[in-house]
Amino acid sequence: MFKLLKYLKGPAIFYAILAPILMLLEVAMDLTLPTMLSNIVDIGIANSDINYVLTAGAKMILFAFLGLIGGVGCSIFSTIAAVNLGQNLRDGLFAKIQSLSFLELDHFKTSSLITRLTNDITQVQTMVMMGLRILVRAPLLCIGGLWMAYRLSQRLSIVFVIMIPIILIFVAIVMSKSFPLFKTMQEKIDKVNNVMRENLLGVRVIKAFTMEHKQRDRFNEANDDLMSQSIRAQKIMIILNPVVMLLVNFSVIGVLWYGGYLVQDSLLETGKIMAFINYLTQIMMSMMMVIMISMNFSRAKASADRINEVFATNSSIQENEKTAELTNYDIEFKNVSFKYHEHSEEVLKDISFKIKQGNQVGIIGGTGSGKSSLVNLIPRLYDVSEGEVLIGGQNVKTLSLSELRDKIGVVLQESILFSGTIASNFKFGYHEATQDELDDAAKDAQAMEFIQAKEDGYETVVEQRGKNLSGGQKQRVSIARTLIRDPKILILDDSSSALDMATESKLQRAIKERMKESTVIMIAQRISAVMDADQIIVLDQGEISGIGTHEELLKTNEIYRSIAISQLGEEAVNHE
Ligand SMILES: Nc1ncnc2c1ncn2[C@@H]1O[C@H](COP(=O)(O)OP(=O)(O)OP(=O)(O)O)[C@@H](O)[C@H]1O
Repeated sequence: MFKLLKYLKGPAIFYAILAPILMLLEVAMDLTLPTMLSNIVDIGIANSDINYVLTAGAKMILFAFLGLIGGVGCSIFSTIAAVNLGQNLRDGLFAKIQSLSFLELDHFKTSSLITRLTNDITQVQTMVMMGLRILVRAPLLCIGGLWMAYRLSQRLSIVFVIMIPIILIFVAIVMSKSFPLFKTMQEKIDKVNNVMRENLLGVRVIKAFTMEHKQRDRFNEANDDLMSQSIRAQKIMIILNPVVMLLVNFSVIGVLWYGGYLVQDSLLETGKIMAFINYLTQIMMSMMMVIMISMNFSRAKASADRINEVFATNSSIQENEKTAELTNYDIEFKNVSFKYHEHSEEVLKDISFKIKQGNQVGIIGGTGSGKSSLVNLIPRLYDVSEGEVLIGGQNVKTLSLSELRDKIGVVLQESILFSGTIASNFKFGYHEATQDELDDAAKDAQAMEFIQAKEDGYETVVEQRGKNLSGGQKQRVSIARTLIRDPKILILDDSSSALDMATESKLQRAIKERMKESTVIMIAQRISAVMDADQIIVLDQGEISGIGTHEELLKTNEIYRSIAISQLGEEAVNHE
């Protein structure tokens, strides 16, 4: 938790120091006022000295006003400091998440990262705000109050000797029971967020399958779980307040009863009893505040741990100092094996092949055969588990990551667009693109026709994740977004699957023409999409089953042949 305080930056550090100082002023005034009141009673009223009463009364008003300034100032500055901390934490965490590789992002799950960025940071922020006020106020008020009360009457202070241990034991029991419950509450919030996110993203599928009831039940289950956990934690907390209040009231009775005897014996004045009760209430209240803040602390600590966990995670894919200029874009896989997790099965096994710069290569294979996993290794979206991926003869791990990714354009299987316009999505990776470059990319990606058909053309609004565009339109915008950067290596991961055959073949021709100098790797389910490639790699359960041209593979590779027969028909295949 304290590690996160380094995110207090700039003037916020000054405010974080100023807030407790102002709180000191408020506490000092709060501690002085009861004694002044007791003096008014014991000196002013007892001696019928109206001047004393008026002067002391005026002083009390002034002190109360100073206390007010201290209190309000502390609230303002602690709020600014805490909000600033929250903002910096969000910035830092967001930047950290951006720096993580696919592997770590898979590990943390999106919904959990959202909870950490929002709810967890808010918990820490609230804790810091409370800490700057209450953590300063409560102990000072407690110790100061005890001291002032002791100075007023040592005899009456016996009440504290009896009551404080009783309260402390009671509070320790309550806290030890509720701390773990508050900790698990945060995990339950994660779960609710997870179900909520999955439901909101998959709302169309849910409606299409009329699964609303089932999903509502799932959400209710997670929500009820969170509620019962909260109730369990709060139930214990609920008894805390009335019991401590009861103990305070017993103490007040004790003070009045014992103080009464002392007054009778002229060992104490009446005003001092009043002041003593004031201090007693302040002490008990400050103890309550410490208890409440400790509860929040346990929750905030759980949140801080979750935030720190992300900060402590380093991307498994590290940026390297550039060793040499990339001038050649031949690709080579040398005995590459890959698994997603240390203990999971290999999804790619001993893969070796070469692709010459400027060649067009198709990758084909059954679903789950490892096609996407294989191409993801080229721009280091994941790192190989064994073997090497070389570009221009150099291991990709030794190249500058930004340069590597700058030179490789990947159109992922899932077309993810950003809210904005069609133009802003085209320019996502190349802000300086001119209108001519936009037009060229749109034409080559076969997107021009549908863009022109839209009333606002390039300025057509794209909603979050492109949900106001059709699957094929989204795919074409994603392709254009990559083409516009003219990458040296273009990877298309089954990214034209939603296009009709005629449009797909136009796209192929356009890409061939545009990317003459570049290497194009195209994953496809349809054989028609890869049959003209210079080389086709057939993957089967993570292994290379064959490499060659369409004609060669038809003769030599059984898997390829059977895919070709199932898609093109036996007659067409035999004819070739
Ligand atoms: N992020 C991931 N974490 C763990 N396992 C994964 C991950 N992505 C894919 N896999 C597993 O790796 C294997 C290969 O998946 P991959 O996506 O590379 O296949 P594919 O040939 O591209 O499939 P498809 O044609 O259906 O897209 C599958 O068994 C899949 O379950």
